[in-house]
Amino acid sequence: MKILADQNMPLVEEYFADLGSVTRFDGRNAKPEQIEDVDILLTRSVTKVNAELLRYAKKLKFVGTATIGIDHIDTELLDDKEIAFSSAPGCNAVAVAEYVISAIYAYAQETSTSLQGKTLGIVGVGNIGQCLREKLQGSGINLLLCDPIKFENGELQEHIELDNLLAQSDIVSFHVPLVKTGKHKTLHLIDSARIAKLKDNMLVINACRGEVIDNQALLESMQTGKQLELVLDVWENEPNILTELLPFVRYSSVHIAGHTLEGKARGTQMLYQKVCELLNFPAEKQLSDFLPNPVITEVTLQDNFSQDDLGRLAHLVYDLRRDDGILRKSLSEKGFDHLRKSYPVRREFSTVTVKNNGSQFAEQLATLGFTVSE
Ligand SMILES: NC(=O)c1ccc[n+]([C@@H]2O[C@H](COP(=O)([O-])OP(=O)(O)OC[C@H]3O[C@@H](n4cnc5c(N)ncnc54)[C@H](O)[C@@H]3O)[C@@H](O)[C@H]2O)c1
Ligand SMILES: O=C(O)[C@H](O)[C@H](O)COP(=O)(O)O
Repeated sequence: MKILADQNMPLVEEYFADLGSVTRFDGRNAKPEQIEDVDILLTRSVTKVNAELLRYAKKLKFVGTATIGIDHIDTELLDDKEIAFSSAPGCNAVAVAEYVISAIYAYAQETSTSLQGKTLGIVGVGNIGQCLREKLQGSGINLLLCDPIKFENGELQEHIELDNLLAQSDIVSFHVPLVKTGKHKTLHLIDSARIAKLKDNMLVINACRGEVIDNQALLESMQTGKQLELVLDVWENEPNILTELLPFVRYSSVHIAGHTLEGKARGTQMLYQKVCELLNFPAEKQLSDFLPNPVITEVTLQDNFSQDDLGRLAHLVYDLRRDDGILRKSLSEKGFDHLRKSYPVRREFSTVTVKNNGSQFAEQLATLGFTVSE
């Protein structure tokens, strides 16, 4: 059994070595010849799995992407060829939600803004939108939700139409898939007309797909005096992004919102489970077998811990300003993909146990995702 896996997918040898021989490939530059005698293809978001790539594939039984986004995969083609397919829904929901929380707290700190009573609009209430919603329950931030698909099929009761949500929100965070056509198209969901209507100083966070916001229109509007606070993890035309936008962006990163150690490893684990199912092989390996101990494991709250310190605690685990700094310093020299590949270790809030000493913030910290003990 030949298994070909993206070079940036962690733990593939650890999970898959018992199932076959594992070889790695450069995901951005995959060649049809590399797939010819492959049985299992494991990709990330940068590999376009289409008719051209599968041109010589003779043995392919399974394609897995260790991501939730599937805009790089021609799923109809896989269906036609009867090649089993799986993505990894939810693998990185916690990571992206924590990226957004890190952004919101950083912005609040830097601008001396109180988040109490501010309104956050969440556009797309799937794995990530829902996780963000849950983590911010009880935070004092009002939440508005927009997901017409879930609303129409009865899975969400609180939907508010996008333009209303934008008009009422101080912060908006996008968590929709990239869909290029149809009733719920998201390509340039935020186009020049919507950009023009966004409220001054609104915090606009895009950690889904770059193409959801028209980047050229955004640049033109910022160059002509539009005042927005931008947080961009994803960009149109990655890896060749519109660098002219950077001076107008408060926090920027190289499409790493989902790249916690846990998030990436969960993606591999989910594909391992799917392949084991397909091959009727017992899936005995667990994520916990492979994750290293975090560097910080325990924090004790003192009596004077306050609302303002919640952000500080979140940033102890993950401060997205680190990633913004890396991008600004090294993008031109090292390039977008290299920065993604060499991304420093990042862990999730749950890896830190907070000893709460009866603090009134214990519940809120647990809701945010920290492990809380007396
Ligand atoms: N930056 C990163 O590292 C990173 C990591 C993970 C996911 N993503 C991106 O984020 C997207 C969302 O991830 P997820 O795990 O929550 O996916 P998901 O499929 O669980 O949820 C997407 C939600 O968006 C809703 N939706 C679709 N079209 C919509 C529209 N026009 N308006 C409002 N809602 C709409 C869907 O109904 C669904 O509930 C992914 O498709 C992926 O492109 C980026
Ligand atoms: O869709 C997703 O799940 C993410 O965008 C993904 O985590 C990031 O992209 P990748 O690391 O797979 O290139």
